[in-house]
Amino acid sequence: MSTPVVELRGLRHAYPDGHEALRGVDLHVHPGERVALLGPNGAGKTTLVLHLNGVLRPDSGTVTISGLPVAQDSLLEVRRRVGIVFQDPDDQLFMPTVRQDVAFGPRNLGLRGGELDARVDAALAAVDVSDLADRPPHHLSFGQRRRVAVATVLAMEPEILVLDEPSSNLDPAARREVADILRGLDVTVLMVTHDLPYALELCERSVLLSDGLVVGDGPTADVLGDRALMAAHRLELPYGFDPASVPALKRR
Ligand SMILES: Nc1ncnc2c1ncn2[C@@H]1O[C@H](COP(=O)(O)OP(=O)(O)OP(=O)(O)O)[C@@H](O)[C@H]1O
Repeated sequence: MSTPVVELRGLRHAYPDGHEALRGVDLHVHPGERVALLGPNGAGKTTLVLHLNGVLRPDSGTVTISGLPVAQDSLLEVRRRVGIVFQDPDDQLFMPTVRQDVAFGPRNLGLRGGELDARVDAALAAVDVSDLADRPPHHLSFGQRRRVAVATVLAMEPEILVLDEPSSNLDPAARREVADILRGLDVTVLMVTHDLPYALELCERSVLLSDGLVVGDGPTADVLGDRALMAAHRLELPYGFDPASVPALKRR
């Protein structure tokens, strides 16, 4: 089998106040998978994500990205491989124009001239914002800024796109547009979300984290359809929503 893009083994992390947010997490994400990371508030999802690019370091256990152990001397390469799109696009956009924001990362990698332009154009096109290239990001709608934030990460050609609540604060049309874009990308995805229908629409697999441990892992429809598991970990589907009513996603 191919090398996992993400390989977590026995990952434990306690914050300085002693709270153990991750208590021995094992997780593999394989190339081409789209995986939803679900769990109630405080489950440890953000803590897990922050280990993927080395912002947090394990107390014990290992984090490996496409075969490369996350360590002090691998951080630059790890951060190129792991593209994180934060919940608030304004955490990611700070240049005078969209094009400059999307060029920022690849320019830091040393790209220049036609190669840089091609990288930026491809990232803008992938999220359908080419027409916004010369606009200041702060003049854009929230939905447009979220797409530009995705473009800034795609421009790094990451091996995995990690999305923190990609559907939050979007109106129904923007929510659908972002889903269409994500479905069309040819990249491995790990998506943290409380939006369970969105997980079902986009991710063939879901991992359920609760109190610092993986307590469920399987096809999203099965995880969401397991009423006892859902209830035990304070996850609730929207009223009347039936996971079985959504056609199963095929693995790419
Ligand atoms: N800087 C910190 N210091 C101490 N405890 C923290 C810190 N950050 C998070 N925690 C605790 O670690 C646990 C996991 O938090 P984390 O933010 O990873 O959960 P989460 O699953 O992302 O939650 P949410 O869905 O609410 O965003 C929680 O109990 C939280 O209170």
